[in-house]
Amino acid sequence: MSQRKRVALLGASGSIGCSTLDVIRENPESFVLFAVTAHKNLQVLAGIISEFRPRIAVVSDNNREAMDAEAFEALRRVADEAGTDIIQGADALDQLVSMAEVDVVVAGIVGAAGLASVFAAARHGKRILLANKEALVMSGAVLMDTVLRHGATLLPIDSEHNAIFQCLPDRLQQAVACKSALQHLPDAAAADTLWDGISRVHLTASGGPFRGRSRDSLSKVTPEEACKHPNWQMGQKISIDSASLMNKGLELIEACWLFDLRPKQINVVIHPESIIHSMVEFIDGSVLAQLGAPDMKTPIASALGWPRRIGSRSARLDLFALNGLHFEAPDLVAFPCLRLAGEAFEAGGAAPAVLNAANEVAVQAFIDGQIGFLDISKVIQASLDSCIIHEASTLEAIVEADARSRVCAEELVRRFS
Ligand SMILES: NC(=O)C1=CN([C@@H]2O[C@H](COP(=O)(O)OP(=O)(O)OC[C@H]3O[C@@H](n4cnc5c(N)ncnc54)[C@H](OP(=O)(O)O)[C@@H]3O)[C@@H](O)[C@H]2O)C=CC1
Ligand SMILES: CC(=O)[C@@H](O)[C@H](O)COP(=O)(O)O
Ligand SMILES: [Mn+2]
Repeated sequence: MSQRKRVALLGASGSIGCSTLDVIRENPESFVLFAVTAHKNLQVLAGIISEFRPRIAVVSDNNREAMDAEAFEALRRVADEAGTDIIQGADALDQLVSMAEVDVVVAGIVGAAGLASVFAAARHGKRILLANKEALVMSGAVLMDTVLRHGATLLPIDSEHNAIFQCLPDRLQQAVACKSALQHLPDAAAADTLWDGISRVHLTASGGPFRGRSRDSLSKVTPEEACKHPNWQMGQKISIDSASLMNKGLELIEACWLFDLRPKQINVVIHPESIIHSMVEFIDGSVLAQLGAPDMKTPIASALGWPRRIGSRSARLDLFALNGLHFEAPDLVAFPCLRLAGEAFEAGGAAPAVLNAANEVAVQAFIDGQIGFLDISKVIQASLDSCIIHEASTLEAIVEADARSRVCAEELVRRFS
């Protein structure tokens, strides 16, 4: 019988999807692509089906009227030929990750749309490779509890969090990935000192395409300019989040939940080269860092193989070609989103879900030309101020807070536009 791990790749048509496919392509003896999902991009999905012949493909968008009928027919033909079952609708995502045949779930859907499937995977005790940071930001405590109760394994593939994870001693890696092992460690956050002699974490940020610019100079920047990330090729939403530093804000919250930290234990440092992907500092003054060329195939391969190492065709680091490594403090006046995220985490309850939903609405409105770049943080701030922040101790409460925040943020967008 095959010992290959069967992978369900959520968001296969996106940037994380593309990097994951390449790692699987390089390791056919260890992994088989069991299932893939896409939302609107049927052409890319057809190409993936034709190459990998997965057992199942989900098209999560079920708005038949808006769908390109010809592209759907072409997809069906390719799927028939490959022996792939096509299932349509968002509910199919949850069914898919719950299947007994699935060993590994790569959560590469963007935004809150990925929340339910991450939970379904956790409830079924799967090994989850988490790229979808929004799911964790929205639901931190509830998701961590679900992972713990159902014996799931949660491995970060966001490059910074994967770097921090790689810098941890083996025993802590086990505790972070399999939350059940955490119970045997002291409550580090409460004790104000971190596990195993760790004193703090340095979370690196590129600074995005607008690093060094004043707030006033950003009033007229376009979505195209905001998407020109200096180092990474990524989807549109995360690229704009990087430009506003909201990506780092989301990552601050992500790190707090993954590694059981408080924001004050995390030093956000701008590192424009994106070569050091984050660092862990110990009480004896040692600082361990994970370095690599900015290429998501590296963290994805590291998590797919964990605790082993597997190969990938990621770009290699040429130390002699580097023009120095630089570090500076973030400018929280020009980029208030990072501050807003830290405050939302400290406020607790549904505040991070409100922050995330408002950001998603504001970023989409910026892409659609309804509001300016500087309005993104204004919509988020006003949403946090005007939304009543409830407790969020269940998935249902989080989903409700997300929905309310969207209504509130959409109203604010109308006022700003
Ligand atoms: N790209 C990167 O290097 C990194 C990304 N991440 C995180 O990974 C996630 C994915 O990012 P990225 O790959 O860049 O994004 P992309 O925009 O490139 O891809 C997003 C994927 O999600 C699918 N999708 C979009 N909307 C929905 C929906 N409503 N329901 C179901 N599926 C949907 C898309 O389908 P379709 O295209 O078919 O419409 C696509 O497959 C984000 O949370 C991001 O923050 C984290 C670290 C690095
Ligand atoms: C590749 C990755 O993990 C992204 O989150 C990336 O780090 C974004 O870069 P910024 O540091 O500019 O937000
Ligand atoms: Mn990242």
